Amino acid sequence: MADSTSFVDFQQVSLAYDDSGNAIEDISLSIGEGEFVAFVGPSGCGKSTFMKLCTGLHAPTGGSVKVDGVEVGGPLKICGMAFQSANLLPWRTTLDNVLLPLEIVKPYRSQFRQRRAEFVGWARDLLRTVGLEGYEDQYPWQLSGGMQQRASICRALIHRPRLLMLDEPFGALDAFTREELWCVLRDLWEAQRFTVVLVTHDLREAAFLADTVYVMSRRPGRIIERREIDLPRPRDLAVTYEKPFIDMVQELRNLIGDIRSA
Ligand SMILES: Nc1ncnc2c1ncn2[C@@H]1O[C@H](COP(=O)(O)OP(=O)(O)OP(=O)(O)O)[C@@H](O)[C@H]1O
Repeated sequence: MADSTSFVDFQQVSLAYDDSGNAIEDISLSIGEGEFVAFVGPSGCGKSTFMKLCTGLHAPTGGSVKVDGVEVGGPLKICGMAFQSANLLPWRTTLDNVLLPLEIVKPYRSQFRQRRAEFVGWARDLLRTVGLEGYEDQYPWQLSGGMQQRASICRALIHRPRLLMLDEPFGALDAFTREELWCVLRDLWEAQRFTVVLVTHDLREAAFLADTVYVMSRRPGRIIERREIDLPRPRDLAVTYEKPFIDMVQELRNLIGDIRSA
């Protein structure tokens, strides 16, 4: 379970990109260390904007964003990120793609040459955990979409971030691969208990993976519902065919339907 103290803390946060008004407005919430939260809402409601604020890629125009007790003032080093597109570098092998953050992020970058063998060990361990053992020397174009996304999750985790930001990471995958990767992510999170912020359009994904689901309104995005997912852990895919899960997803779907038609 999540730590009860606040790790990510938003107080009355707003962001206006330009003079067209607020993209998100008056967001106050608190995420505990080790908590898995998901954000859902209609397109354009500000889910990705929330992530940019959380990671320090954008500063709020109102309110305060703190991570680990400190006001966020620039890009955070304790973050790992993965997106809908795996964005692996085509000229690097899978292993070298996964190692990339260690070449860039402090404090690892200054130690990279010296500790390379150890870091390669970390990368191989992660790749094994997500089922990519044997593919370390393949190039991204030799991997399927699902395999590329597995590698991208390894790359997001290689520098042992405390906060993992996932922006629709499984959105481009077929349903079977997507569910397989839910389980990969679930197992990594169960083992390492980093804090996760997942943005998704898939309500089943949100309900299966998260401790807490936040539903956002249309622009300007506000939090209109906070839903705790009280299904016991560890969760197996079988849970997604049971009534409590189906009812919960239906409730979320109705909420978003109401927002869209409002
Ligand atoms: N760099 C930017 N400059 C100006 N406006 C922006 C910028 N990025 C996003 N917006 C606007 O802010 C609002 C929120 O966008 P955001 O990408 O956060 O929504 P989202 O919920 O992630 O959307 P989707 O579900 O479609 O991915 C949208 O109206 C969008 O047009």
